Amino acid sequence: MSKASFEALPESVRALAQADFGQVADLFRAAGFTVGLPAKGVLTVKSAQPDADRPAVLLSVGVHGDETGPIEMVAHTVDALSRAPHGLKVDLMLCVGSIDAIAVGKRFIDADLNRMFRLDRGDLAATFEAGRADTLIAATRDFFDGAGPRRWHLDLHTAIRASRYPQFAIVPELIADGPRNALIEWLGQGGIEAVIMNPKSAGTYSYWTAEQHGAASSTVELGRIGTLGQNDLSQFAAMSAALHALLRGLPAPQGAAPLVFNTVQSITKLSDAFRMSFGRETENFTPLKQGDVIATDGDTVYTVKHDEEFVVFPNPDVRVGLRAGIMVVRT
Ligand SMILES: O=C(O)CCC(=O)N[C@@H](CCC(=O)O)C(=O)O
Ligand SMILES: [Zn+2]
Repeated sequence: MSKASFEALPESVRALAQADFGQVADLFRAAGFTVGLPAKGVLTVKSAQPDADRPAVLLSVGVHGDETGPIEMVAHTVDALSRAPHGLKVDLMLCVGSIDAIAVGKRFIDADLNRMFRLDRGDLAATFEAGRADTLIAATRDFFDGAGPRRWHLDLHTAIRASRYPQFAIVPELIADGPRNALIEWLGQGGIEAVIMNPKSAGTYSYWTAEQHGAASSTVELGRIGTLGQNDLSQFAAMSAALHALLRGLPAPQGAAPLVFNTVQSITKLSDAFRMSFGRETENFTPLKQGDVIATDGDTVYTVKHDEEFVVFPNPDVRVGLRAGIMVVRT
């Protein structure tokens, strides 16, 4: 994006995209909160009096640098909150994931940051994003270590391609029933139409916080990737209202319960011979029938096992060893 277009963005959007929390931090500090800037791109705002009943909410955006819609939406949410700071009823950690990738409008610089949240990174360990993940892991640990049991993490993304349900979410299965059901209900109130239950970590930030910190976590997909400043923010109205309510301790507006899908296959790219059986632009939640070939990879042939499976995140361009798609079924 040109310098002139960037300068034309609202100040709050420019600030968040550059991870400049100066003004917001000052406003919360002046209102008596304990404000921390533990790392570049990370802001924490906590009640001055520790309170185990107070929810701890981690809001992350820009984990992929070209997923700009949530950056715009959250910039407006946080800007409004910082101007009425006493309305904040949770301990908040705000995280801008891939600051350098946002600056150049790319998904990542070297390798996908959202595959680094795992103990064994293999050949990803030497990448630029591995260092960033270490920084975020440490800041996240410090935030949740002092928190009470009501822990949330919403990692806001956008999908690369169109989706039959434009707003959907991925929820780690290991979250306990009570908080998981509350999270899914809240996601519906935020306009999420479909929820995919995820049984296994792919090295994602949301799975990490659920597994390591007992958070009710979700990767939330809000439409498609777009250019900063050119996203249609009206598509985020329900999510924006739900976030407003969450951060202020208010009930979220009514919303329909999302459809729930189970993950039945994770398709891993094993080699450079990996070929998908359909085009790159195949929409998320496209149905395939039993026996259909999903992908081939040398001698490995991935086929549909159930009567019908829906493909999500088909991406043959990932590094060898990483997830190239998932197959889901309706519960
Ligand atoms: O559209 C795509 O192919 C990717 C969109 C995206 O970044 N999705 C997340 C999902 C993370 C999860 O499974 O919880 C990702 O792939 O990192
Ligand atoms: Zn993403």
